[in-house]
Amino acid sequence: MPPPRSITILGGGLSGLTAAYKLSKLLPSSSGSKITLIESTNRIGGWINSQRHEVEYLDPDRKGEVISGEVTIESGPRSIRPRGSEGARGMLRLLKDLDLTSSILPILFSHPAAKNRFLLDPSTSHLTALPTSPLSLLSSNSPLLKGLLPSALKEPFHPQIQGVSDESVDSFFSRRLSPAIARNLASSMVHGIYAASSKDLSVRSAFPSLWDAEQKYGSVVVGMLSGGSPSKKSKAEVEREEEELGELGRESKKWSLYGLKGGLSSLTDRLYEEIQRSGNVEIRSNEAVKSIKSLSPSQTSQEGGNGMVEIETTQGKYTTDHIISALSSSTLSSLLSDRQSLSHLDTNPYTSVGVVNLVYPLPPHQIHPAGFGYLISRSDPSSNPYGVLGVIFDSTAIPLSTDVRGITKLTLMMGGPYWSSYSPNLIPPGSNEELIENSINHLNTVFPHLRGVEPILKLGKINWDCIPTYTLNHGQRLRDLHRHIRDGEWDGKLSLVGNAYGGVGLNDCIFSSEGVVKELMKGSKVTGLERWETWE
Ligand SMILES: C=Cc1c2[nH]c(c1C)Cc1[nH]c(c(CCC(=O)O)c1C)Cc1[nH]c(c(C)c1CCC(=O)O)Cc1[nH]c(c(C)c1C=C)C2
Repeated sequence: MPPPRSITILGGGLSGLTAAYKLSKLLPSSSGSKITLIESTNRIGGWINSQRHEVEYLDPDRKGEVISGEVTIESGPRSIRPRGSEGARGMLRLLKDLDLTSSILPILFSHPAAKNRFLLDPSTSHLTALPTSPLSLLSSNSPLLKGLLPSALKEPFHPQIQGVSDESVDSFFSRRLSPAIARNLASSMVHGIYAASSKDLSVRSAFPSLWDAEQKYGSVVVGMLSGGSPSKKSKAEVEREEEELGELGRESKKWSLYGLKGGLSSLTDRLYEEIQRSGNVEIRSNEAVKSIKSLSPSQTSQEGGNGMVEIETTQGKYTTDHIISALSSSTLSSLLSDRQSLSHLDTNPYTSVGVVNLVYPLPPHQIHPAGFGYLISRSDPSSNPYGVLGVIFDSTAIPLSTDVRGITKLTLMMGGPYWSSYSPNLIPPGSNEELIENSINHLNTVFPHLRGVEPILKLGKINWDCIPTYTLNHGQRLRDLHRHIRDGEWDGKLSLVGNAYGGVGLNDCIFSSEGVVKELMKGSKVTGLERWETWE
């Protein structure tokens, strides 16, 4: 079968842009195919949002000389991992393809940001370095890590779970290690990735390698020592991909993380430029989709095929052969009529994160220890009254040479489960000013020497409903959703990409968009959820 003649992508974030870019390369204008990207806002990039701001301050070391320059601020994701997920190599290939290799800012394993990650005990404001090796665990006397080493040594001897299809992250860690480790370590790890409660999150969907290790080896520790989950790709495929990456692939093995010069918007901006340059993608921004409807072949004038899709937007009605939805699953669900609704799109809740960026007129070493930043495990309002999830030491984590010298950039993240599932619930601040004030109060408690130092830049916003929480049996629901789209009224005319399904990381988003485009080019019916087809 040939690819669909017209494809419409909903959503102009990283996933939608990647799908449009890949299609624009594979379906040139001469092919007679039509590609459309619809974005409801007037900005392209979705949650990725890097902005440059002018700052100035008086340098106390130079008799009050005015120092001025720019800083790059991120209100969403800011770094990428070169490994650990199926899309990690795909992301590097995309950067190479977009000629962005020279913009990569690697953070080597030897860098303090890679070595030092902290946990904050909010009741004492004490920072504990997370262990980087079993040896460093031996020397740690932090109450937050108490019992970790003995629990890890005993873990292989705990019985394997039987007859259960899924479990929360909290329950998994409590059972395999200890309730204290589940509370202190697992909850903070979940805050830093999903901004959610570890009691709500499915371990099988969010951390499949942990679940698989227990299933395969009867132990997480043994599984990890055996090298983790084997890659689903064949050896030949891995070798071909590595060859394609060449020097970049070899170099990236030394990196713990990487950022991009100018921030991560360099990636979404370049994707946008390339799509525009291709001339075969119609970009309709500032146009909100109101509904989408599957039309059967008898409802269209088309001969043969599986019908079309009608899209109603704020600008009018169109028909298209195929839709790629890069929207959140709840937004997509709201576009469907009752008769054509798809099961499970609404099941997972989304979490909202308050993000505050502060710039202080002091160098990092005068404010915080060298490192990536800290996370805070689930804690009571008495010690963590604003529901802070963690703080990133941006100037050290991803140092940007374009930032003005002598300053420290910090990002505070708050809310998430504190605003939705923890009891007692905290109420999100009513204004960005209050969000900023709360963040400054928090920092003044952890770093008392900051009291009386006025930030030279203060930005705050709430990213409403930005990360989905994969609740128990997410995989089973995706299997059912896949079958429903493929065999039901939608008849395979809808593909799902983005962070709602197969992982919330940037690499996961690239991976899902690339996979869908590849299959569409072969003329296959693709829902984007094929991986879950055989889920048990
Ligand atoms: C808006 C806030 C976000 C929080 N998590 C994410 C966002 C966008 C998504 C996310 N964060 C991390 C991962 C895993 C790595 C990956 O696949 O890319 C994902 C999917 C890890 C992470 N968390 C923070 C940073 C700076 C990173 C990247 C570096 C790393 O992998 O170690 C900080 C952080 N993110 C959130 C909070 C509350 C937080 C606290 C300091 C929520």
